[in-house]
Amino acid sequence: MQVAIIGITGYAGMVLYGLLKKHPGIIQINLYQHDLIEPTPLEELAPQYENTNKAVQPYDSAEIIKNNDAVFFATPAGVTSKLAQPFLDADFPVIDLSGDFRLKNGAEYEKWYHKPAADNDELAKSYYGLADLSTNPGKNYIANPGCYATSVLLGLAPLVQSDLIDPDSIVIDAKSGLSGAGKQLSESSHFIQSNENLQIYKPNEHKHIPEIMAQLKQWNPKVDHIQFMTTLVPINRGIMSSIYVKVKPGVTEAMIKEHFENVYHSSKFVKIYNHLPTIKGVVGTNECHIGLSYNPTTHYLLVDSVIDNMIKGAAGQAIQNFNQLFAFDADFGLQLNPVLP
Ligand SMILES: NC(=O)C1=CN([C@@H]2O[C@H](COP(=O)(O)OP(=O)(O)OC[C@H]3O[C@@H](n4cnc5c(N)ncnc54)[C@H](OP(=O)(O)O)[C@@H]3O)[C@@H](O)[C@H]2O)C=CC1
Ligand SMILES: CC(=O)N[C@@H](CCC(=O)OP(=O)(O)O)C(=O)O
Repeated sequence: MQVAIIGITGYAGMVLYGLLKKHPGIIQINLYQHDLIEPTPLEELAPQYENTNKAVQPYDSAEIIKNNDAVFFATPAGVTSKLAQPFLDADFPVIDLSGDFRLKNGAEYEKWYHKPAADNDELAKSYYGLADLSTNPGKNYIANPGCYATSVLLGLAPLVQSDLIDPDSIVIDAKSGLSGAGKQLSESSHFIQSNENLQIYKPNEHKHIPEIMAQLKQWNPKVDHIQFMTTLVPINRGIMSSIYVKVKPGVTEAMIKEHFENVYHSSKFVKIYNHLPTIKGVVGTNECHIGLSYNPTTHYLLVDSVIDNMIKGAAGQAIQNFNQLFAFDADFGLQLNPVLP
C-alpha cells in the first residue's frame, strides 16, 4: 500500500513517519506539505532527515487520492475542517490526528476550539477511533482521539461501562510532557518557564473535556460531568492521568482489579499492573499502563493511566486505526520497546 502524510515537519508527523517506515504492509510513504509550490527535498524542511533523499510534494487533494490508498493528517486544529471535503466526497480513507472531527456537533466544537467547525453533515461521516475499545464499523474518515482523552478513557472504561462508581465523583488530574504542545514555542513551553517548573493550564477549559464526556455518556448516560485539570511537566514525552473516583457501596478492590483484567485481557496494548505505573515504562511504545490504588477509608479509587502522548496518544493509535481499517494485524508497525533507562 501507499500512504500519504501531511504534517511531516511537526512532532506527530515525524513520529508517524518513523513508525510507518517499519510497517510491513506499506511499500511507499508520500509526503505532502501545505505551503510548498514545488517538490522540495525533505532535508530542506526538516534538517534531521539529511541524506534521506526524499522529496515532499505540494499539497494537492486530487494527487493524494490518485497516488495513495490512505492519508494521515498530522495537522493543527482548524486545518482538516477546511480540507476534508474532497476526501469525504470520494469516500477516501483519512486518519485525522487533529480534533476537528472528534466532536459530532459543530457548535460544541466552536465553543471549545474557538475556530469554525466543519459542517454537521461532514462531522456525522466520521468515526471516533478509540482503537483499543472499539471497532471501525466501516467508516473511512477516522477521527483519532486526543492524547489526554485516550489515557483518561482507557482508565475509566471498565468502571463507567459497568456502572461501578458514583458517576458524579470523577476527578482527573492529568499531566503531560512538552511535546504534547507541538513544535510551536509559547510562553509556557519556553525552557526558562517550563524547566524545573509545574504549570496548570486551561483549568476547566480544556478541549478534551467535551471529547471525554461524549464517550463516557455513550458508555453510561448517568455520567453528567467530570472535573478535569491539565498540568505541563518538564519532560519531553508522556502523559500520566491520575483519575480519582468514588466506588459504589459493595464494590470491592478485588472486584475492580478483576474487572479491569477481564476488560483488557485480550488487548495487545493496554496492560493492568499490580504496582502504579510510571511514564518511563511506556515512552517509546504504543502501550497504556494502568495501575489501581484503593483507599478503604474514603472509598476513593485512584486509576493511574500512563501513555506516550506521541505514540498511543497520536501516531501509534493512528496506525492502530489504519490497521483496523485495512484488516492488518493490530501490532503491524507497533512492535516497540520503551526507551530505557
Ligand atoms: N503532539 C501531541 O502529543 C499530539 C498531537 N495531536 C494532534 O496532532 C496534530 C499535529 O500535532 P503536532 O505534530 O504536535 O503539531 P506541530 O505543530 O508540531 O506540527 C503541525 C504540522 O502541521 C503543519 N501545518 C501547520 N499549519 C498548517 C496548515 N494550515 N495546513 C496544513 N498543515 C499545516 C505544520 O507545518 P509547518 O512546519 O509548515 O508549520 C506541521 O507539519 C494536531 O492536531 C495535534 O492536536 C494529537 C495527539 C497528541
Ligand atoms: C501539553 C499540551 O499542550 N498538550 C495539548 C494536547 C494535544 C493533544 O492531544 O491534543 P489535540 O489533538 O486535541 O490537540 C493541549 O493540552 O492542548
